[in-house]
Amino acid sequence: MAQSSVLGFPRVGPMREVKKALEAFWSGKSSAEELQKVATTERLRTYSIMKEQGVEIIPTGTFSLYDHVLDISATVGVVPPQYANSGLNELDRYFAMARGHQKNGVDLPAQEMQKWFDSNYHYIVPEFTEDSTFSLQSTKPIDDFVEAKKAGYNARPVIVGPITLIAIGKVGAAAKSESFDTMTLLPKLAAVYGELLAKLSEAGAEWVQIDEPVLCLDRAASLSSEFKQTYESFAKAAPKLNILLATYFGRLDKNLDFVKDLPIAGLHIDLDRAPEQLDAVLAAVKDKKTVLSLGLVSGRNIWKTDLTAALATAKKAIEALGDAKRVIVASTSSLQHTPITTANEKKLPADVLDWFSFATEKCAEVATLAAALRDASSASSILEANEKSIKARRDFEKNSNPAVRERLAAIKPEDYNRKSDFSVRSKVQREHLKLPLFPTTTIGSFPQTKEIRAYRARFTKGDISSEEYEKFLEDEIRDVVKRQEAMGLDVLVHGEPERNDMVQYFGELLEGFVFTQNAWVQSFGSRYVRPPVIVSDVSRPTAMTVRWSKFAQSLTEKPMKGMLTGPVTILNWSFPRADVSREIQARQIGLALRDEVTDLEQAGISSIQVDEPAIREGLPLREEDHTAYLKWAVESFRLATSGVTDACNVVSHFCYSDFANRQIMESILNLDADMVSIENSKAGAKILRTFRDVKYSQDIGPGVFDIHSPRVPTSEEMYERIVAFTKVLDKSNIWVNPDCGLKTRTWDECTKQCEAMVQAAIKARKELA
Ligand code: MET
Ligand SMILES: [Zn+2]
Repeated sequence: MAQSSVLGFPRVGPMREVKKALEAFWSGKSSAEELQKVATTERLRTYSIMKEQGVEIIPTGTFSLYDHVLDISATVGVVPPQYANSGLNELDRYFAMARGHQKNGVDLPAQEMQKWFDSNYHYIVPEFTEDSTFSLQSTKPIDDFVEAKKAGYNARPVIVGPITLIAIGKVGAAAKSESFDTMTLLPKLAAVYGELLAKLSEAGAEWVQIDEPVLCLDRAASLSSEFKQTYESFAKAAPKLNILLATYFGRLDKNLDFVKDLPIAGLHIDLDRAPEQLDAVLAAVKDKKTVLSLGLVSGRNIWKTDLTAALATAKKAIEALGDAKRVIVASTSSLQHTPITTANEKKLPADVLDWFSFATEKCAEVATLAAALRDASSASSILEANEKSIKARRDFEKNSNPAVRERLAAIKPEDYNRKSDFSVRSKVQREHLKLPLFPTTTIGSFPQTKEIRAYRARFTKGDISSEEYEKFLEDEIRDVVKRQEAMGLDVLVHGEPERNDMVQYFGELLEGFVFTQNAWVQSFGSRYVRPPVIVSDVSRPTAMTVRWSKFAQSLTEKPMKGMLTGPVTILNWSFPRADVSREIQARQIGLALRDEVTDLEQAGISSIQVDEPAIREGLPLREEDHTAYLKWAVESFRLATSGVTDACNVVSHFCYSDFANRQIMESILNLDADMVSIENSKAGAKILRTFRDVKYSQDIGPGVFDIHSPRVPTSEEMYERIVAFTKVLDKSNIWVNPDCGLKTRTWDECTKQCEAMVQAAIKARKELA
């Protein structure tokens, strides 16, 4: 009989209990014991939710106090010496690695964070050096398993595999050589994993799920012998333990050629992201005994699964393998990327809520699939209801906004292009904006003070009228403009006081989005976000920012920069629709923004910034898919920005990511913006050299100070940065600005920072002209 399973569950607790307990512990308001007590309660609660929904195989070890990658690093001893030798206890050391530690003379920075594949979840980057040694340093995976087993669950421990762990790691600062091949450490690391697997087996585990999502990357193609040796060593270390090798977020492709011959008892594949791989996988495992775990219920979206279609896929697999016992129906990945339950959503219209399925409901879907495979009639009423919901959703989508689709279909090639080339535009703009050499500007936001947040909260609650709120915002903008004039900046911003968040703000004003009350998903540690959900065609009913930009411009002679979030970033930081491609959604948002951009210009705004910090992270996992993505990403931006005259200075901004990649650089060039600002203060000249290599000729503002730090660099320090820029770039193209927006700084900090920055630019104008 086919069994049901999920690969992991959200950790935060239905009402964010774990987040609250963590923050109380970190601020010294509660003890480690109190924290562990909440953790135990919530961990056990996840098991009981899964079981109650009917899931048969319960994952353990996916609950984490901060990050599951850090958990396995701490378990097998991937701990850099400064933490290992800190004298801190296990828990404090763990949090020191996650978020730094400054207490009682111990001063440790946090380890680096990175995005977990193409998700918005950040993991703590494991660090390796030539001298790395490993050993079992924690019993967490075993403890979690034993705890669940004792509580009566059919538990399956989950760990991130060693090859993925090394592949997503980096060379530590203490390494002798920066180019050290960390994969050479694999045999040593695998030996410790072997010990761990033996212990799990001894503790009574029959199966273990080892996550190796690296198998869905191109990189794994060169790791076949590493996989072979590692998994053979596991079979020796724990001969009785059945290994389910889990892959997700993409397709195995050619990697299947070696994966099929590994000594594993089961293979999990993602059939939502890569349904096309089923036939090849079935053919590859057919004549073996391998159990196939079918990822049918998406762990990455919030939509109900089309159970009828999923059921047909599962039946096909059973038929091909000839034995239902060889099939598990499962979520595609851990459900940690979805919110906990739709039951906490009280404000969404019933018909909209009926489209959704969060982690708890996805557990029930998996269980329904298994039940229906056993006995079709037992699940028939649930299947019928599901069919109805799916149909209602489809009908809604089909009819949602024909005008948007017609407009999209009618786009002409010239709609992507500015009227003239940059060389022509830039002259017009320099004169129009009266810009000096090395113009100074900021990225958009100024401090989001307690007062601003308090006013917004009162307005949202209905405690103050919109007149009162708007008056407050106007006063705020007046203040921000005055301060910038005093700082001596050349191109001003209005400061974004009206925005709760750079995506949510626009989502709330655009048609086609809905917002939840409690659909939190983990970004990292105790940080959770509530992404907007795109439910239908996107359009702009009325102007969104014109009122504020126009008001701000009326207060100053200096140019006021309009400020928008770009189509790709809005898309990437939302839950997208599943019925149409991301491409179509990005283009629709691009069109909606196009109207805003032209309205801004007509209202007298001659510089307009369209932020695209998330363009890099939307990059598909496989290189062969990059070109197509970058094409529509770039075109969506161009759709948004090319409706203006030559005199309008179109700006974009990038941060958060590694841009030293030629293809990304070329795409940034293809945006055909007049100026781009990029996060750079920690990056040195490497990024800039890549800009030069792709013959970037538009204006560019590499950040001269780090906005995450309260530290005020001297103007001399920033001047030296500008000097370094001029060695790589043409000075007439260089702008002077911070790395990103200043919303997390205090006024005192950012005033000093901006003043020093302006001094640096003034000196550069004198010395480098
Ligand atoms: C993450 S990019 C942020 C850009 C935005 N305009 C700001 O200044 O906050
Ligand atoms: Zn930024």
